[in-house]
Amino acid sequence: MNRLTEILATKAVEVAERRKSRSIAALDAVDGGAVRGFAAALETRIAAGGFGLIAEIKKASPSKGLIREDFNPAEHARSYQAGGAACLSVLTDAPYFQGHEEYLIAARTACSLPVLRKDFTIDPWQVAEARSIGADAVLIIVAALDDGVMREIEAAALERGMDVLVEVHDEAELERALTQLDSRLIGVNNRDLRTFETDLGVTERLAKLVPAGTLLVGESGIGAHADCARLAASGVHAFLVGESLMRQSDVTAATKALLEG
Ligand SMILES: O=C(O)c1ccccc1NCC(=O)[C@H](O)[C@H](O)COP(=O)(O)O
Repeated sequence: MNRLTEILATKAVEVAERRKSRSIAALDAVDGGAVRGFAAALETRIAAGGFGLIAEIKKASPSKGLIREDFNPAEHARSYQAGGAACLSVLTDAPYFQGHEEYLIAARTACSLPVLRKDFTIDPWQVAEARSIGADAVLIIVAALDDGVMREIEAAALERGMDVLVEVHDEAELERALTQLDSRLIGVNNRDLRTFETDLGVTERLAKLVPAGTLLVGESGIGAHADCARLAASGVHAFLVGESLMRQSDVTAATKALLEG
């Protein structure tokens, strides 16, 4: 079993358990606050001539173990905003990333940025849950889902006014994203979720294939301004960055340096 398959199997058990205690109607009755435009925040930065940064709050990962010992999501959110991030991504998966829903709530409350719930979305029920904790966007990992479930998850997000970041890793997944889904916010994950190897060349390769009107996000393995400049040469001006920023002592300065050089 590869790691993604293992993570998805664990998630299926977790979601089945969580669904028992709260219905979609009960989740929809919770006030998650007004939705903050996620894709719009990226577009605004890019239209102004900058990079659109989704800065990730990530305590640990399957590939790297514990990344940040003195972990404080609210402080990180404030530092990312001060450093110029357009959006946040917050890992909520507990078994593999030591994440928690409370981290998303704390981060979003501490700033005015739109927030992606970074988790393995396998069921539309999770979209209602994500909105109930304030999330403005959810993730669809194309490799993890069949076409029908992918469309149901997207519909659940759009009907709640949320954005969807559609994540792909190869040409076939990109084709599925473009033909099956309406969202044109597409993340190219440079990390192969089966092996955890990262290669910025994946974004460069797929960037050549996207139609006009697609907002492409380069994801994973981005560590410096030079990486952003490299991907910008392929027309990619939005980035999702976690580990390299999470390891910094001065997060605001590191975020500025990543964006401005
Ligand atoms: O980060 C991992 O090890 C990982 C393993 C398995 C599935 C997903 C994983 N990461 C999720 C992400 O996509 C990244 O957190 C995100 O793109 C940021 O990447 P990085 O800047 O390399 O931390």
